[in-house]
Amino acid sequence: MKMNNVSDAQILIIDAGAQYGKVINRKIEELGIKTVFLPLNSTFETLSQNAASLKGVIISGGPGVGTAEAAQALKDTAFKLDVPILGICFGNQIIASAFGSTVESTKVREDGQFRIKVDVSSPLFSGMKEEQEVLVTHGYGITKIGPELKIIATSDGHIQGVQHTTKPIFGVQFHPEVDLTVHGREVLRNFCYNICNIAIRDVMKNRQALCLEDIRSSVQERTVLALLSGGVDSTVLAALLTKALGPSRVLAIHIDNGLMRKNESTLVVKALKNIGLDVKRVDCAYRFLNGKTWVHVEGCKNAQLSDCLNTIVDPEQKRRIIGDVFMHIMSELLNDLDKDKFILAQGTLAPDLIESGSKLSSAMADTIKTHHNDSPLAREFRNAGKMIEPLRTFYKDEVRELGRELNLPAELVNRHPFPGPGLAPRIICQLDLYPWYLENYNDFNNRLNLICSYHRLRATQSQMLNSLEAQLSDQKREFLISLKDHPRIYPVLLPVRTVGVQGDGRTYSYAAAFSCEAGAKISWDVLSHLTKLVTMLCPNVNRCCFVFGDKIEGPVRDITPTLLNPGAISRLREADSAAMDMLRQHDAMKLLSQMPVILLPLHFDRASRHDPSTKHSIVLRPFVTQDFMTGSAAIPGKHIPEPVVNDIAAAVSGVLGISRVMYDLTDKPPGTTEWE
Ligand SMILES: Nc1ncnc2c1ncn2[C@@H]1O[C@H](COP(=O)(O)OP(=O)(O)OP(=O)(O)O)[C@@H](O)[C@H]1O
Ligand SMILES: O=c1[nH]c(=O)c2[nH+]cn([C@@H]3O[C@H](COP(=O)(O)O)[C@@H](O)[C@H]3O)c2[nH]1
Ligand SMILES: NC(=O)CC[C@H](N)C(=O)O
Ligand SMILES: [Mg+2]
Repeated sequence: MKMNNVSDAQILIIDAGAQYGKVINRKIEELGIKTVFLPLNSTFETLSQNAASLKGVIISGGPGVGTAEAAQALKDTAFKLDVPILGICFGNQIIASAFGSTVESTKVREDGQFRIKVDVSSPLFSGMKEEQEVLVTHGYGITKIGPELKIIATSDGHIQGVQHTTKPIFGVQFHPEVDLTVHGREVLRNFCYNICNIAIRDVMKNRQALCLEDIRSSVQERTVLALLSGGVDSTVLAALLTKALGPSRVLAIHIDNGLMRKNESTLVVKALKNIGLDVKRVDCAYRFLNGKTWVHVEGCKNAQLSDCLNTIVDPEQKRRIIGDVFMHIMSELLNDLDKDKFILAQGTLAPDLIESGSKLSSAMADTIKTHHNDSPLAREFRNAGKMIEPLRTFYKDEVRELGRELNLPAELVNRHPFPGPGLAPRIICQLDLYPWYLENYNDFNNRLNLICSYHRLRATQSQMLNSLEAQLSDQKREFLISLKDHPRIYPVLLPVRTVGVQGDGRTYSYAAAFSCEAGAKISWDVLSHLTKLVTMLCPNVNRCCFVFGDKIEGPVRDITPTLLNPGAISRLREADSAAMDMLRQHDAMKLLSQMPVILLPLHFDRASRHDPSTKHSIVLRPFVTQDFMTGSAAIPGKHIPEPVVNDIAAAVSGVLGISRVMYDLTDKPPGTTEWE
């Protein structure tokens, strides 16, 4: 269990709406330093409370752009505090703008892990190596540096860090707070200890003790109705509640929402019984599939009742309905009991809240996806004081540490997470037979083709080639030319959209697919690098997959109409079960953090155009991460042996009704772990 050394010194984090704002908190507190977290638009009076202990300011990233206008607003607030400042991403842009630099849309966006060079003579990078592996996610950057600033970090064509020539003001375009910035902790440590001159005093605070205190004071004399999925978070929650209140005051409920994995609910209830938790199972698949929620329709003053879940295509509406149905069921259970004597509990974590755009996490963050535990109705319950969430400031790796400390069995603590809405965000729905094409689909597809065939086409003449050339650095060009030595890659834009997180904002864009001739000896490293380049050079693509089997030529036209009905759910359930069995057989579960299996409404290789499209395709999404805020696609041969991947693909393609199997190569960002 992590101990927090808390000294009097404080670092103020100014929140501009970053997905990782609270991760900055966490990383600074891990250095033993207290933090204050305030929104970007706070007044000088608010920011300067506790001025005596304020030693430094960090301005976070955010979905906005750090233009001169945005910087102007900070002149009378953050910049007046007279302590060292570190700007991250949006914060870096704002510092640059404040000192006369030009911040504008960059030629190519950058989302993911990149290699940069840092100036080790800057106190921010003191003691570090010149080459660093960092996470960036932005579409804007510094293109011309102001007179009072100097550049302290660069990458292929981008300014990655600046420092004021006389004042202790620094900016980094990358995110030192996340795990994908391998030595990010050292940057934050340098800032706090060397630049802000904070000395550590050891006052220990135990987070488990704080959690237990929090539970006892908010529950008081009541009994807790705890929502238990059997996942890591809710199991740790139940153990904490039992420790704080005693088993007689914890009533555990597991809901089978009809969207669980094969036999999941039965196995979960059994596993929880084994650790002494008596769980009541509530079966309500029908309620979920027919569930509705209130939605705002453009032009209507009052909210309207949505259609049923089993007719909805929009991922956010699907998620909100599921969240609301969870709450309706709990509300009915409460009404059956003496409701004043009970309170609800959920295992909500920090990422659930930030990704749902909860104001509890940030006043300014974008909603990436609504987690079911933060649906409109869940928020009502929370605001009315009818629900507690003792793990709301924890990240997954911290919850696991807490679970170990509570002596929970390793197989429970190390389980792969499974989202509350279950298989629903893994079934990409499509109402009709016709592919979903944006107006300029052909332009996008041609550009994708040009990128993959650049080595053959670069001698030709076209406007599209000129515009691509303008975006290519020497490194990128060299890589694209080197594709001539790889078996030919056939790219295609898939007619399906998927959710991503780019520059701290939500994207909902095309997925691209690469394929090769059957039996070709592909290089996963090359495909992974190509994925990075495609998501940089095609703003409308946030995800790339490799398709197993023979090459796919031309646009994908065959759509199998798909909704959240028992047919689609059971097809995915079978494919997921085949994939998981194979992972278990190879003892490869532990190599991955999670492996969502996704159902796409795409039928490839149809024998005859006169028969209807009936099949679906499957995407495997093996993923490695610590805290699930950022992470990497697991690369075959590097994170997971290639024969295991081939066996999983073969097992899944043997499931009835499956057309092709694909492998997602996208990091987070620009993709998310789940597809919707
Ligand atoms: N089927 C379910 N029945 C009852 N409660 C659920 C169910 N699914 C989710 N929940 C509640 O929603 C919370 C958030 O779900 P989430 O999937 O994020 O966490 P988890 O299932 O506890 O852990 P993991 O992330 O490991 O799957 C859970 O902690 C639990 O309180
Ligand atoms: O209970 C949940 N309700 C949700 O709505 C939800 N969405 C994502 N997840 C899980 O959270 C982690 C991060 O996922 P993303 O990168 O897709 O946001 C991964 O572990 C995801 O599986 C969810 N869990
Ligand atoms: N992560 C960030 O702070 C991104 C800043 C800004 N939204 C950009 O895309 O450049
Ligand atoms: Mg879960």
